[in-house]
Amino acid sequence: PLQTTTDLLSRNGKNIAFADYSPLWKAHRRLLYVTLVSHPHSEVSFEMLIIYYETEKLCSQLQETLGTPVDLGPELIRAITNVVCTLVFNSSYEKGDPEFHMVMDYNNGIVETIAGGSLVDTFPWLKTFFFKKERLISCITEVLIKWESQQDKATYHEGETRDLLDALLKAQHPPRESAGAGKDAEGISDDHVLMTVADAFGAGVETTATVLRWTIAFLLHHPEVQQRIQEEIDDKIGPDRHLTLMDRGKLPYLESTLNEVLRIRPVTPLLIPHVALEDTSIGEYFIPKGTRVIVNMWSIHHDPQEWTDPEEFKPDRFLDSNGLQISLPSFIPFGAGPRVCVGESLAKIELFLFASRLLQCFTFRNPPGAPLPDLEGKYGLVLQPKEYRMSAPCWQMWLSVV
Ligand code: HEM
Repeated sequence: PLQTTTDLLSRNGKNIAFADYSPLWKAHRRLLYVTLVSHPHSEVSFEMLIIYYETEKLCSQLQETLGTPVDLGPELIRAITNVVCTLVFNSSYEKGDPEFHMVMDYNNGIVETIAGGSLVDTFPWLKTFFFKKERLISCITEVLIKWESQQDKATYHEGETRDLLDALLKAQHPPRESAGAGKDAEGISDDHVLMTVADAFGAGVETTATVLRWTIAFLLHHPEVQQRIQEEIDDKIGPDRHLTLMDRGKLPYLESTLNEVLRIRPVTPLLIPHVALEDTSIGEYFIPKGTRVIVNMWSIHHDPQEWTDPEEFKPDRFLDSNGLQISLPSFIPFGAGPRVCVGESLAKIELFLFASRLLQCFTFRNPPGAPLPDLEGKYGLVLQPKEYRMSAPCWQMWLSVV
């Protein structure tokens, strides 16, 4: 029988990687990594300031609803888009900004293109159905992103790195004296720059916002979990102080709840299709070079041999008897091996700071008489919850105004 997939990925990770979309993939991945994970462990990093700012804006908007039922989805998407936009383009958008709708349109285009491509990768016979739409969307996407890229190129100053796009442009044209620096970068075309930017949007917005939407949906179903998180925050942080990343270790129940959400509703239940780059094996099975390998993360996260009551929402499974967090080998929400999610650190920072601040200020309630959110979800490339409304009375008298 097959070993757990975690096991096989860690043993065979060297041989099973994504299909290599570009020969410059390594340089491309490293640049993304350097920009996204620049200071993951320091107390106040650039990412943290952006996230603080967006969290405060979101809290102010929620406070303005005065507890009337709302669908928080669009505002969450805008907040997370702004985080990625600031990291990538050094720009962000206020509510109602017409340019934001354009950014959303091309973000949706990217997500749909990736989703279409992913289904074709998984089931090649679907190509006939997806081909035209896929091409159309990717053309629109490229044109729009090119426009954004040109804007940035026009304002780019050598030596200054404001965002991911600057880092990419710098890598495209390294100064002559930095010997060796240009080796990976040689031949980084405009298309590589565009696709790297598209990756950050396609992979970084929908995923994180979706996890936050699932989190609120599960908390509406489990008010006792929400109450325990709030008691933990009250006890360890208090009602006013801003949380920093140093507080993560102090809130193990919140962290376990986020983990349980990532387990029970994995954002990409089939990861992204991989390809065996050379002959290899999985357990007793021979895998010839070129075979598509689909990792069924849903099955790993719901395997009754690995998890007690896998269909039940139990954050405690991630805590030991002393209430400390434990890591479980069959928990792989960000994938594993050489092509593990490159935005994992950023995503974890976002999830922690958004969730903790929202729960420090608000209590999420199901609107009286309304059905609880559907927990089945709808599957594209990303498994999303269906739209739902909730009310959020603010239990903090004062919120900082931004
Ligand atoms: C909670 C949020 C997120 C989850 C659950 C998530 C999950 C994943 C998963 C499962 C994969 C595929 C790994 C595999 O097939 O082995 C992936 C890949 C990827 N993710 Fe994420 N991700 C999240 C957020 C982000 C963010 C914020 C970014 C960047 C802004 C990002 C960038 C990427 C990229 C670029 C890849 C492709 C990596 C490669 O091809 O080497 N992700 N992610």
